Amino acid sequence: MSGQKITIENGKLNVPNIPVVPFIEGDGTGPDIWAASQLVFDAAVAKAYNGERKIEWKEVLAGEKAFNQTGEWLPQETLDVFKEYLVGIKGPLTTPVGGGIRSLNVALRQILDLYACVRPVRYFTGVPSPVKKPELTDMVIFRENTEDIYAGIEYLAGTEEADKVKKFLKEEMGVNKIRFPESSSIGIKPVSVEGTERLVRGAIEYAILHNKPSVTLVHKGNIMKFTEGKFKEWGYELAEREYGDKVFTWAQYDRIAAEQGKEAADKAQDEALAAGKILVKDSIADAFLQQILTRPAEYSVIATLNLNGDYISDALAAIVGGIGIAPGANINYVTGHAIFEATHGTAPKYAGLDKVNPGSVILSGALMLEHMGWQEAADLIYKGLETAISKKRVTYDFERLMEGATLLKCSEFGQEIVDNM
Ligand SMILES: NC(=O)C1=CN([C@@H]2O[C@H](COP(=O)(O)OP(=O)(O)OC[C@H]3O[C@@H](n4cnc5c(N)ncnc54)[C@H](OP(=O)(O)O)[C@@H]3O)[C@@H](O)[C@H]2O)C=CC1
Ligand SMILES: O=C(O)CCC(=O)C(=O)O
Ligand SMILES: [Mg+2]
Repeated sequence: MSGQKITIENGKLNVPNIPVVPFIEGDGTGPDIWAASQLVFDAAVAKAYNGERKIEWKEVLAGEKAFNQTGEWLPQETLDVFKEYLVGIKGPLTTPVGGGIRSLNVALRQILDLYACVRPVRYFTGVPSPVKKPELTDMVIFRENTEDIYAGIEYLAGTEEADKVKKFLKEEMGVNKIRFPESSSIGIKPVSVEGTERLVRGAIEYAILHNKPSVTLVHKGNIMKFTEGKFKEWGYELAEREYGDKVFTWAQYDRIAAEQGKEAADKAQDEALAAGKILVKDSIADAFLQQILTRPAEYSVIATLNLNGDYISDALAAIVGGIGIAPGANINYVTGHAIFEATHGTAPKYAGLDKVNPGSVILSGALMLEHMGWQEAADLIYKGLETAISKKRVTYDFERLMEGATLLKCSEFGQEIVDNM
């Protein structure tokens, strides 16, 4: 039998026994990682369902491979296939710094409107970590994926466009505090009510579904008041309006404290939490980045803007053992479109060496299998990975920090996971 499409009906995925799943191999270390990952996915699915289910992989092109074969970095056909087949997975794609093409990763998220970048951060026993108690870190980042300064609306210093924007700011908006107006590039930071609400909704839904104690809105709203500050406010408003019976917010706390005093607010919060409500709170981004090191147990689901989410993702990944095992998903919960991908990039200095840790893409694939409802296959991947780590048979990134470990290549680590399923 040949493969069929995954479809969505009333917000629920229909997954056939042989779904067609598009994949992008990726640039740099992408091909090494993909080879190891596909081996693991196929073995897990075959073992979990005794051959009754199978993924039919469909390669689509993006990045250097696409450019070399088609002259385009992100061919329309690739976008069409992701649109048609709903659920896909990708390796990392290179983005040059300072000039050249804009990020293909960001373009995919924007074009398919994959508004939630969901990156779970958990500790796997035995992974070498720079902190004393990495097991206290158990968070899921919901990073807004389509807005913010990350949208790439920028004008280069010295161009007519930049001069035009600066002229407008100066003459029509009365802006007089650009320090070096002649030589400034300008970037624009759009943050909307809709963009904020759908992201925060996704985070709260996740917290409800997975019994999480809190959702923290992370922002720099003291400085960027109408963008990051409004993200916080709109987030609280959405939480109270749509999930009033399921959450207690710090905005509520502040109102009660202002009207009835701090004691009453403490009591209201204690009662709400005792009744199983989710605490929706917020943290200013700089303080948050120190608290994930000093008080990680206080945070669970994190909802934040695009750039903050990018920084937080790598910082949290480091705490639980590094970017080699940091998975993620880009999801539109309304259309059902989803592309799973690692948090890390192409690690170009290791390209073609069969060296890096394929764990991030492998765990991204496990998230994809969970998303498809194939939990048994995902669980086999977790088991294989955990056992490989407990045997200290790992790639260079872990091996260099572990005592008595055996160094495996990227491909060997994939096989090790399969052998331990
Ligand atoms: N979603 C995407 O496709 C992303 C793409 N990128 C792009 O990737 C390119 C390279 O970016 P860069 O900033 O160097 O970040 P990378 O994440 O590619 O690499 C930074 C460092 O992280 C470690 N690392 C990365 N991947 C792995 C892995 N699989 N296993 C073990 N360690 C790993 C390595 O550390 P060490 O040196 O200590 O061994 C590496 O030098 C850029 O063009 C960037 O734009 C970046 C992020 C996401
Ligand atoms: O698109 C890129 O090149 C980088 C993106 C990135 O770092 C991320 O999404 O985490
Ligand atoms: Mg990043």
